Amino acid sequence: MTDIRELLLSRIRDVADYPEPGVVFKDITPLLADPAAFTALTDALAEIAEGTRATKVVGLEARGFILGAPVAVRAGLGFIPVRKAGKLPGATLAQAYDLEYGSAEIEVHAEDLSPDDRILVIDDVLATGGTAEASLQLIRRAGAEVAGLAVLMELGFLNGRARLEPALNGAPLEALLTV
Ligand SMILES: O=P(O)(O)OC[C@H]1O[C@H](OP(=O)(O)OP(=O)(O)O)[C@H](O)[C@@H]1O
Ligand SMILES: Nc1ncnc2[nH]cnc12
Repeated sequence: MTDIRELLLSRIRDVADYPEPGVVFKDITPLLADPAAFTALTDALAEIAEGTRATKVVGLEARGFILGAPVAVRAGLGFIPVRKAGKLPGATLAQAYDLEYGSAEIEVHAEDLSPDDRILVIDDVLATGGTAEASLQLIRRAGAEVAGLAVLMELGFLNGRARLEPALNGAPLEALLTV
């Protein structure tokens, strides 16, 4: 394992039975509080963004905002928030989905995505893939191209990668860590 992966892994805390019994929650707040780790993470994701030739970064509320916004700045790209339903004031596209511990609906401002865009989606954790899948569906419905999906951590045992194959349609899924 490379040094950066060891550093990132060492700053993610496992919290048993949160937010419900049987879930091991991957808490990234220790990583965010460590400037060396947060910078290394931002740099690694920005390198992925440059490799995908993305024109914009989409961040998934809420932890995808924390990771995606500095990556967009570092890579010189625009940032688009995909929010939980009811939070965006303009005309939106919406998509319902299920995740490891519940269900929800996400939205994006329709005007933020155009057919000229190549979008890299950024989030902290890929679990069942429900959230990421909904975001990719939103991007395609808006007519934009999916450049890829990049996450800090993939929970391999939940098989999100396989679920996402159709929605990715050949675009890369990059996970800095897989557990
Ligand atoms: O692959 P899935 O099963 O869809 O789960 C992954 C999603 O779950 C978490 O978000 P959550 O909805 O808990 O929101 P938060 O970032 O606001 O805490 C995480 O940040 C991902 O977005
Ligand atoms: N186990 C987990 N830890 C952190 N975020 C998550 N999102 C979905 N499952 C999660």
